[in-house]
This record gives sequence, structure tokens and C-alpha cells, in this order.
Amino acid sequence: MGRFALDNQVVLVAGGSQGLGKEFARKFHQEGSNTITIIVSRSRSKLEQATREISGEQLAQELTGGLELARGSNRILFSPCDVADYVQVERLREKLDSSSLKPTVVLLCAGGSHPELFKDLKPEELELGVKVNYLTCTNLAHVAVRHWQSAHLVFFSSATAFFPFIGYSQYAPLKQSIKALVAILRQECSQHRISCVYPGNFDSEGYALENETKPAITREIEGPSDALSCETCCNRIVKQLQMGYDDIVTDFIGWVLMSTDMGLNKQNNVSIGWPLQWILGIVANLIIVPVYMLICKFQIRKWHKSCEKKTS
Ligand SMILES: NC(=O)C1=CN([C@@H]2O[C@H](COP(=O)(O)OP(=O)(O)OC[C@H]3O[C@@H](n4cnc5c(N)ncnc54)[C@H](OP(=O)(O)O)[C@@H]3O)[C@@H](O)[C@H]2O)C=CC1
Ligand SMILES: CCCCCCCCCCCCCCCC(=O)[C@@H](N)CO
Repeated sequence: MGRFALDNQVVLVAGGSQGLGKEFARKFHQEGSNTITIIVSRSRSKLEQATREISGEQLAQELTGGLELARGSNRILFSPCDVADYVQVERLREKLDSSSLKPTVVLLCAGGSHPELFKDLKPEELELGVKVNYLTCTNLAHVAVRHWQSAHLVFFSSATAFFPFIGYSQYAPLKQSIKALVAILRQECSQHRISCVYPGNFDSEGYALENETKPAITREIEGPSDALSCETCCNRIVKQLQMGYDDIVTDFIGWVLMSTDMGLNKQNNVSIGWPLQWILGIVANLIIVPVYMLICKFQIRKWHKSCEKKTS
């Protein structure tokens, strides 16, 4: 299972065309050695652009079947693939196979939210929430555990998996599902290292987009999670992975939220200061959480009232 390293890896980044996924690709490509990075997402143009930006080369190299790659230096390749479609993931796996590439690290970073009240969401947006946030994970994880023995899987959930709240109905339930999937895979697939990141806000393309529809109350509740830069967020995650942690948060409020949700999740996985989290969690669940939830309820009630006033 070994230590997390940027060197001598074959890294597959789902959702690597922008935001945090792209930041990870950059990190592996620029700081690793003898590492091959493959970024994957739906949009060819975004992938080409990201590959050119990271490699500094004029031409972006696509992963094709039967590719011959000389090892020794770092390479970055792209491959368009809708990871929510199993057939496309299988095709990606075949291309990797026929180029003799077996991923050693798989970053399941595809995802995104469209915050809005449940009643205002369109049916397509509901469906996209499930596909982009959950199906991408099950599909890629399934192919990985079947074909890439001992690959390190890194899932990207969200702090909303510990505390789902108003505005995130299209998103938080799927991020909670990732957490459940991770717990089960840790029991079933013991030859794989399985990490799960629960980020707070960070400033990506996706974050800018979600802020366009985010209700004021959602913004208010998530206030304690100031948006980090992608770079800071990525560095914090890499550091924790290197220290051997497998349940990872990116800010203090994320750490507090995780503490309220330790229970049956703590088996062989570890997080920073987990004994302290455990004790804090007990105290918080007894005293702080009920008070906070009461405050939260009033906050939400006030917001509903102010909306009613606006429409009448
Ligand atoms: N930003 C934030 O504040 C937070 C984000 N997160 C999570 O962290 C992860 C990264 O977030 P962030 O960098 O903001 O995301 P972005 O929205 O900026 O980027 C998402 C990436 O996923 C790709 N993607 C989306 N759907 C698919 C698909 N079906 N198949 C393949 N690729 C896909 C996109 O590319 P393309 O469009 O080309 O497919 C893009 O590269 C996500 O899982 C997100 O939910 C968690 C907590 C906070
Ligand atoms: C003990 C009780 C304390 C309670 C404090 C509550 C504070 C809540 C902060 C929640 C932060 C959630 C960030 C979500 C980011 C995300 O996933 C989106 N940006 C989607 O991309």
C-alpha cells in the first residue's frame, strides 16, 4: 500500500480538466518524476487546453490505444470520457491497457453542484446531480478494483456529507453516498488504499458557477468555510495523504463537522487528531449541535419569511 508519492506513478484524474482535478494533475506533473498523468473529463477542448497549460507544450497529447511511451520523464496525456457512462469508462480502460498503462493512483474528482431550492430544480439538473457526483465514482471505482490491483483510490466527497443543508438537495445526498460507498469498499477491497476527501469551499470554475444560483441562506450557513485557492486546497490534501491520513478535510470547520460524525465509520481509516475528534464529537453532539441546529432553524425561518415578503 505504501506511502503516497508523486514519483513513479501512473495517475488517472477524473475531472482533471479544471478546478481541483487540474491542480492535482499539475502537482503530479510538475513535482513528481517519472510520472505519467492522464486527465479525463467530458470536454475535449477543456482537456486540450489544460494539458497544454500544464505541460507548457504547444501540442496536447491524447491517450490513444497502442501508445508507446518512453518512461523516465514526466508525461501528461488527456482522454475525453464521460465517466458517468460505464461503456466509456471500459473504453478508457482498454486504451490504457493497450498502451501498457496501469494506474497506480486514481483521483475521482469529477463532481459539481447546482445549488437551488429543490422545487426550482429542473428534472435534468436532478439527474445530472446523480450522474456527475455519484455514477462517475461507482463506474470508475468498479473498473479500478477489477483491473488495477492495489491502485490507490482517492474519492472526493464534500463537507456537506457530514452536514447536508438547504440549497444542496441536488448534490449533498450523492456526496453522502460516496461516503457510504467508501466505507463498504474499505471492507471489501483491502488490497487498495482508499482515501476520501471532504473539502470545504475552494475557488474553482465550478465554485464560481455554483455561486450564480446559490440561495443567500446557503451562502450564510456555509459562511465559516471560506473558499481556499485550488492550490492551497490541493497542497493540504497532498500533505495529509503523505502523512497517511485517509479521511481528509481541508479546513477547520470541516474538521469540526467530521467530529460530529465519527461513530461506525472509524475502523481502519484515520484522520488528523481522531482521538480528539472523537471526544469533541461526543461533547458537540450532546451540547453544541442541538443549540446550533436551533439557531439554524431560526435562520432558515427568517429567510423563508423574507422571501415571502419579497414575492407578496
Ligand atoms: N469547489 C468546491 O467548493 C467544492 C468542491 N467539491 C468537490 O470537489 C471536486 C472538484 O471540484 P471543483 O474543482 O470545484 O470542480 P469543477 O466543477 O471546477 O470541475 C469539475 C470537473 O469534473 C469534470 N466532470 C464533470 N462531469 C463529468 C463526467 N460525467 N465525466 C467526466 N468528467 C466530468 C469537469 O469537466 P467536463 O465539464 O469537461 O466534463 C471538470 O473537469 C468535485 O467532486 C466537487 O463536487 C467538494 C467540496 C467543495
Ligand atoms: C458543531 C456544529 C457546528 C456547525 C457549523 C456549520 C457550518 C457549516 C459549514 C459547511 C461548509 C460546507 C462547504 C460545502 C462546499 C461544497 O461542497 C460546495 N461548495 C459544493 O461545491
